[in-house]
Amino acid sequence: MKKYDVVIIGAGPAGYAAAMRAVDFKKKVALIEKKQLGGAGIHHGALWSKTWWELSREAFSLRKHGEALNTGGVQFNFKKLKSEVQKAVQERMDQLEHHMHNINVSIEEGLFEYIQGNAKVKDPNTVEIQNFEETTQISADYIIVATGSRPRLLPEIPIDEECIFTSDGLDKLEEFPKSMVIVGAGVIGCEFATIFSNFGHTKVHLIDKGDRILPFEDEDVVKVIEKNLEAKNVLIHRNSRLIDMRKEGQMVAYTLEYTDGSKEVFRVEKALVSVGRVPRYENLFESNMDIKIDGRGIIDDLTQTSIPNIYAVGDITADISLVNVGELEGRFAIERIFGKPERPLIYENISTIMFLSPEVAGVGMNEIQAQNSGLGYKVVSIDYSCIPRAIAMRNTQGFIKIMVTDDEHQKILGMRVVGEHASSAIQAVALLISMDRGIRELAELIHPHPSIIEGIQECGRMLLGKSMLKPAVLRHAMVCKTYEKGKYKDLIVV
Ligand SMILES: Cc1cc2nc3c(=O)[nH]c(=O)nc-3n(C[C@H](O)[C@H](O)[C@H](O)COP(=O)(O)OP(=O)(O)OC[C@H]3O[C@@H](n4cnc5c(N)ncnc54)[C@H](O)[C@@H]3O)c2cc1C
Ligand SMILES: NC(=O)c1ccc[n+]([C@@H]2O[C@H](COP(=O)([O-])OP(=O)(O)OC[C@H]3O[C@@H](n4cnc5c(N)ncnc54)[C@H](O)[C@@H]3O)[C@@H](O)[C@H]2O)c1
Repeated sequence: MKKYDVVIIGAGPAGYAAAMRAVDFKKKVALIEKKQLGGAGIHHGALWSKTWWELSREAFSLRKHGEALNTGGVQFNFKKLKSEVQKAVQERMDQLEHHMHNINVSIEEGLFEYIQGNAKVKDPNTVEIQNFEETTQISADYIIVATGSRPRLLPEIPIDEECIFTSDGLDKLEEFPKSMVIVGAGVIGCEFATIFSNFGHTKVHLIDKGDRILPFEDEDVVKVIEKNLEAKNVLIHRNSRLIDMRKEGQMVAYTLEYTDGSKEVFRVEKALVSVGRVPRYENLFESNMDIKIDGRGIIDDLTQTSIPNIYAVGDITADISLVNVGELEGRFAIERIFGKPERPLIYENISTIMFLSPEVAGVGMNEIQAQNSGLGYKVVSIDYSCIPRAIAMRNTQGFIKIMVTDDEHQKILGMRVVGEHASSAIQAVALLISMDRGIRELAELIHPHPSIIEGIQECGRMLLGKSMLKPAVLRHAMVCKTYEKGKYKDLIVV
């Protein structure tokens, strides 16, 4: 039986990151993948959907500025767009493949092996791999499980990936549907509502079981996103519950029940169900193995599972499902096994972007989370209309909001940026949170001009009472208040 220092199951972002970190330690590593290299980081997931989003943004810009750019009435070709998305997916996969296959040539012979097949953990040191008719076993000192997640299904919805899709099947579409209902207005649902409505060929309907879209996000953020979706003709169903969905010939019929008890039936061409994701661990462990798992995933203590030489990283674990988190955990697990982690595994300063219209970037807590944790805090915000770069972009929709502790330290708790270039504006704050630094550093940093990040600096200055623009004058655009025990108090003195 072939023996490795570490065997990693699943070559998505978490598994790939772990494998590459093991190479740094000059360990003999096998990376096993049953389907496609890159997992949901590339296919039907992050890169794939972000390529669609980028294309849809350009399409929307052409529609919006049609008259000025002389591109009025432009039609978009689904097949050509889809082929561009496929090129992006292929490009990234080729790059990772090339990189992977040359590790042994460029670094050290025999260090790394990529094995195609379906893996099962037979005992704490043995993994069985099934590839077509062939079954082999390999052994390892350590095993890292990085098998990711898949879309959550609802038993009452007949998903067939032809008419009623999950994000895993959506690339089977051959044309823009004329109409589409999206069930689940979380991140995936709202990103696809943005994409389809940007192209303008699809009437999108959006339903969530919560009473608004993005139920986990702050109301002021959601308001901007809802306004833009509705401006692009998206129908957001409110105060309603999906009670039935079925195929009727070539159409999908769904029934909503409203809070007053009345019902209404809608017919659309296609449906997308995006009601969360579930960890993928079916058949992964021999039944006699005592691995602790709950509905949210494998239970781990800083990536180590209940079986000491087996680690779990990425979406398979019961925490945040993001590419950057999977990579962080994959690298951490290897450092923990073969060395000493360079820094503790903390999730407080994880940055995220939701690719909507406009984009929403965040780091740390939002107000819902701060309030749920019982904290009193100070919050400042500045509207994009006060930021010269936004004025130059001719798009001043959006705002920057920072929450800090309500004491003399004013420790940064979190931030949300809603608007163009939001993603590039949050990194400075993410860094400050991770360095446990406060708003003084933020207020003193010199930023390029004109840039969106100048708005963040202005928020820092506002907290110190020395902003360039005075909130007492620009009351419609600048906010400075405290929150405690369910109440806001305005801090702007006029
Ligand atoms: C539509 C969509 C958009 C997203 N957009 C973003 C985004 O913009 N930013 C972001 O940070 N995150 C995004 N995500 C989330 C992100 O894709 C995941 O968090 C990330 O891919 C998880 O990485 P992972 O390695 O844990 O799992 P995965 O990427 O799921 O990879 C797991 C791999 O393991 C393989 N595998 C499973 N079982 C076995 C087995 N028994 N044997 C061998 N191999 C096996 C699978 O085939 C798969 O390739 C998105 C997800 C979706 C679905
Ligand atoms: N930009 C990004 O970083 C990005 C993009 C896409 C996905 N992701 C990751 O993928 C994960 C999964 O995304 P997702 O959108 O599937 O999950 P989600 O948790 O973001 O949203 C699921 C939504 O479905 C709703 N819902 C649940 N059951 C329902 C029902 N029966 N009827 C109607 N609505 C229902 C929930 O209220 C929620 O709003 C995210 O949590 C995120 O970690 C990240």
